[in-house]
Amino acid sequence: MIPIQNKKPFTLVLTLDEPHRKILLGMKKRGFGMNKYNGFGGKLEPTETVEEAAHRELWEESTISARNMKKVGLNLFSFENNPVAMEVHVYVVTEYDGTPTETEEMRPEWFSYDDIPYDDMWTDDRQWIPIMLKNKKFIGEFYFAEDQKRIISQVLEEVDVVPAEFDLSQRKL
Ligand SMILES: CNc1ncnc2c1ncn2[C@@H]1O[C@H](COP(=O)(O)OP(=O)(O)OP(=O)(O)O)[C@@H](O)[C@H]1O
Repeated sequence: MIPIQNKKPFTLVLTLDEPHRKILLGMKKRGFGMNKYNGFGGKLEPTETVEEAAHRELWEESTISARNMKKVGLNLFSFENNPVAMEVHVYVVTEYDGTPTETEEMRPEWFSYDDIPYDDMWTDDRQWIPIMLKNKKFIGEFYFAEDQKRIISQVLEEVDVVPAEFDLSQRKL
């Protein structure tokens, strides 16, 4: 069993233009995951819920305001030689107010579902984004090498209901 002592929650929001089969991603300009495309998200503030954090991060990083938000997945990311895992709560937004605009942290860009820039994204993304685009829900566990690129082992399952949080005692890796 991979040694994980604790986990820290994060949010990740994928905004979809379903009629045109397009997904909004952002090029991360600084910090963790810099120079990768990703959804919009981040850490929680001390008093907010996961969903509140998802709304706030989407707004702060892309300047759009979600009108709906659906929880679609939960990923547990762990890294070699790091006992604290990242618990990423994944949401889909299909209606919003405002126009995606570049911010200090992210440069937003729309991509066709058929042209997602997986080579410039986290290596786990190409596994679960296709499930999400089929309107399915999922739970994933990904164990990364220290280089933060190679996935040493993983489990990814489609589920009917996404749990509120990842129960570390139920890990499969
Ligand atoms: C390992 N494989 C991964 N695959 C896909 N997405 C991943 C990820 N690992 C982290 N993420 C996401 O990357 C963002 C980091 O957020 P991060 O910049 O650290 O947070 P926040 O904006 O609060 O930071 P500041 O301290 O304000 O810079 C956050 O959305 C988180 O869900």
